[in-house]
Amino acid sequence: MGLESIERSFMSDFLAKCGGYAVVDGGFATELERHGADLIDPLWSAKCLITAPHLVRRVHLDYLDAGANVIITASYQATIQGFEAKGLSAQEAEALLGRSVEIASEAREIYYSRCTKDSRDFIENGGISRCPILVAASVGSYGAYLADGSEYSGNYGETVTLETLKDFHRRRLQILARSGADLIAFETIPNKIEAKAYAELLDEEGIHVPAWFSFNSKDGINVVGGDSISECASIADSCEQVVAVGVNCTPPRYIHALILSIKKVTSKPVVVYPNSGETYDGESKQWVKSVGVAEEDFVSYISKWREAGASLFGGCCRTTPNTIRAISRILTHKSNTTFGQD
Ligand code: MET
Ligand SMILES: [Zn+2]
Repeated sequence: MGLESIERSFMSDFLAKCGGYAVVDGGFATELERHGADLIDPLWSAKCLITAPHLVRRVHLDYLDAGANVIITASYQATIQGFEAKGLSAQEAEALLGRSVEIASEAREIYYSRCTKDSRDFIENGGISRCPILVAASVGSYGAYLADGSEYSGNYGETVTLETLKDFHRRRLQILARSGADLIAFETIPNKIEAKAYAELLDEEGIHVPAWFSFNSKDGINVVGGDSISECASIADSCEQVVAVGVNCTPPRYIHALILSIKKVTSKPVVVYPNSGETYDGESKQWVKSVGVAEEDFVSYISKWREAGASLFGGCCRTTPNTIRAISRILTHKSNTTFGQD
């Protein structure tokens, strides 16, 4: 069996064990904030790897309790360059990247041991194989490291080339690939050039950990930098390590059209984890509230996204464990009824 089919079967096996559809966690950083963490910092959520690792574990556990099958680590804005700018050594920075995966894995262990204790059924019905959980190591974009809002504009300027991006991401990717994570989640990819940089790095570094590529959009047609979602999804499609392609941190109202466009260029599973519909103001570093989507409305979209062909569903910034609980209920219910009859 070629590498591609092994990696394809990784995701189809996982989805099959989950009943056809998997639940991704919700906004991680914004949930840390809801618990009082101050993330106005160039490291954003990665700051808590230093200051509040217990809170990081707690938020992972809250999402597992809410029904998430995939939890995404706190490494989104954890970069060696960012840690070094805080005065840490390269070694300390690398250790913190590894720690982000360890903390998520610890949360999974705690969750599994609770399941085992709480339910004889859990063991009798096949235990962990019936309740699969993946730890996805997050890789945020170069724009996220810049912390100037450019992950939402995709505009890196003329001087940033494919090589700049590859150099920037290479070491972190090597470390996360060896961290024991089940999956690498390249998140909030704002443009085509960064997707290309990731695809080339995965090959050049001989990385065989499955990955997903998730883009962000503010119009339902293009990614935020202006490249079409189809072009971006095609890059993901041709990368053999990529086991799912999708969209995150994008308002729910754009998701349906984006799923349809992605489905036209790839047969890989589609992952969607929209934000609450609010907008991030990069200058004030705040979410602008008024245009948000109520939790019930967000969740009512799920059936439509599922009909459009998506397989993994979660939430991004400003969604909470309650959002994920509701998504999980809908999918469990539907896979036993209507969805199962397709
Ligand atoms: C700006 S999108 C952030 C995605 C990341 N997984 C988080 O929720 O913290
Ligand atoms: Zn987000």
